[in-house]
Amino acid sequence: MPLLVKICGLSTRETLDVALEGGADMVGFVFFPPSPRHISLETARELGSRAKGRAVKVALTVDADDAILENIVETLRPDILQLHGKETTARLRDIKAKFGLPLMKALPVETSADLAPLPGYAGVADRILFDARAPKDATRPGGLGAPFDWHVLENLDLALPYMVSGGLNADNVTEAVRVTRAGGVDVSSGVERMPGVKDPELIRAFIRAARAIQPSSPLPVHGERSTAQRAGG
Ligand SMILES: O=C(O)c1ccccc1N[C@@H]1O[C@H](COP(=O)(O)O)[C@@H](O)[C@H]1O
Repeated sequence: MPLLVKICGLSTRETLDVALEGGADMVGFVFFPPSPRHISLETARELGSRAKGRAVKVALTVDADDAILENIVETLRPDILQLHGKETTARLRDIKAKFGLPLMKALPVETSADLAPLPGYAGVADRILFDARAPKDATRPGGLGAPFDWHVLENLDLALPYMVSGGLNADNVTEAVRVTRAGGVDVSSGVERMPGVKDPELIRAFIRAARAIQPSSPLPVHGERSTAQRAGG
């Protein structure tokens, strides 16, 4: 299976179309008011119907309660929920039972100690997103355009699909995948001309760069690409 490419923080029809036409596998929509990429439910309804069936629709939330999630699910009709806050494994179970959608749990990474919660999340999440740990005084837990030390994931053995994010762009995505052996990549700031303002050319360049990535050697054990690679001998 090829590398999954997610373009996150889309908020206009025009840039959503660029991502879809460029071949993004996943398109992300941010529901977090302090973010410059936050969208209203009205916009979510419009962009959600535009993306339907063309890419996996991802709703990004941060410690959202059930009422907020209900509104998002009703308007965007997401295919997967990205939980980017401090949601516990118990909360993930709750959300799964209530909304019946696949869950992608974002895990903030700075050092290898940050991987300690993985076994718990692996029992309930469908996918893990490794993102750079935000500074303590940050106004949001992600979308800051800062990478983490990818070598923290170098020897990861995870029985779940995982993606990498945090400060990715067309110039560094190849190296990020080489080091982490992630099955997918996620970008927001790296395809923007300023926070919250997506740049069509940068979106196209990122997707092109990600599509050009050759499978790494040695073969990954657990990214989305591993099954196909093993099947292909
Ligand atoms: O994009 C945001 O504003 C945001 C807000 C709150 C939580 C996460 C957010 N973004 C996600 O963070 C990662 C990395 O983004 P970047 O490429 O470093 O800007 C990605 O998953 C974004 O979707």
